[in-house]
Amino acid sequence: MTTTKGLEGVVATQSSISSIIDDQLTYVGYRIDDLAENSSFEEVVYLLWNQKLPNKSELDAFKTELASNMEVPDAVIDHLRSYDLSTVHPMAALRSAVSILGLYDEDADVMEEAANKQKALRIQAKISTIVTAFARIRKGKDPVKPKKDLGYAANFLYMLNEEEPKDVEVEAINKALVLHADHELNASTFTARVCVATLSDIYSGVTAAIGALKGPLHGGANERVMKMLTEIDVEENAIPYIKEKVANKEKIMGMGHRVYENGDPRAKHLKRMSKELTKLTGQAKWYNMSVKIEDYIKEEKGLPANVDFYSASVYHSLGIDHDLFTPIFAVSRVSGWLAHILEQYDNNRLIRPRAEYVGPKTQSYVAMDKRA
Ligand SMILES: CC(=O)SCCNC(=O)CCNC(=O)[C@H](O)C(C)(C)COP(=O)(O)OP(=O)(O)OC[C@H]1O[C@@H](n2cnc3c(N)ncnc32)[C@H](O)[C@@H]1OP(=O)(O)O
Ligand SMILES: O=C([O-])CC(=O)C(=O)O
Repeated sequence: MTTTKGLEGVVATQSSISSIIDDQLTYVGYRIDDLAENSSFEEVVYLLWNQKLPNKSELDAFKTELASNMEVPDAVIDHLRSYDLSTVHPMAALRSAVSILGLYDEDADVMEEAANKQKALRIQAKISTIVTAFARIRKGKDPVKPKKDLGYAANFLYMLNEEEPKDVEVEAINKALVLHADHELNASTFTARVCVATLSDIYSGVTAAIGALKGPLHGGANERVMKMLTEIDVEENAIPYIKEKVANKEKIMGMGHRVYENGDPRAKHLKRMSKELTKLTGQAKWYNMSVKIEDYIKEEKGLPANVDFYSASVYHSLGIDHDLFTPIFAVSRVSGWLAHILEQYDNNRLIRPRAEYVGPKTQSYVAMDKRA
């Protein structure tokens, strides 16, 4: 038996959803650069789930369906209210809420394809309502009901702030959602596939995936990037701070990637947005500091920025609480998880690798009264 730590380089499945080839990311063959510049998030979700770009009437119908499924059962909101709002992290709240959502879906365990597609739509529609409701409840505010005439990105901001967002804000969130939607067999997507490959239900798959995304080596890195920038605070401190981290062999959040060797193609879009938005809000220091860190780590360690790095200063510029950064990632990535879950069901086989045993060799059982 040979083992590959962290399954690096192991090809674990075939998929038609997204690909990373020669550092280029595509969704169903469409380049991420084209999608980021031209697509609405709803268009991308349709693409991931149907393997084709929608025409105008297909997209309109899909948007209407999503918008009309955004409200969540009162019982889920009541659950959010019941948490210890001073300590619960929004990712933990989201993980629990999606699981609870499944309790109120009478089709949760119906495994037919049509039922699973309907559930996918419901989960995608409701996830941003849950995130924004939690964000408001913990500030002592009431959740805001979604507006049917707003698109997905605009609705997210509207439900968060109870005011119609500016175009520039909607464009930024839309682009961020497009860029985070899917990424081949990343850790959370793999988690979702492993879970549903036992023929468990779709809510279990998404709940498991949220748990995997929460970790700082994956989606949780974006919140930590902002923590780092906040600790640095002034541009002049950036390099001394990073030098010390590197000397202590600490990881720099938002840098490095398991698959990309020459850089994450999503990072440049977020970098551009970060530059524009931090300038617009008079807070260019966050962008300037980030560039210094990026350049230093590239030079010193040969590591490029990943998608989490510049998303931090983008979301901060939009006035979003730092612990909501990873939930926003989940609001987008759930589209990819759901696409992969449907693909897994479509051609399923249990995912069950082996472990190379390196523990003690066969031992003689020792009776309790003879043990040291
Ligand atoms: C959406 C996403 O999930 S993107 C990734 C988000 N995560 C982060 O930004 C966290 C910081 N980055 C990392 O921890 C890593 O680069 C990962 C987890 C993304 C990829 O990790 P792996 O491919 O497993 O690389 P691994 O962690 O084994 O690191 C290999 C070497 O590079 C170093 N390294 C990797 N990333 C970093 C980093 N961000 N800062 C400093 N050193 C790093 C490691 O210390 C290690 O050095 P060593 O060989 O001297 O011990
Ligand atoms: O693919 C990965 O390992 C992590 C990542 O960038 C993502 O999930 O977007």
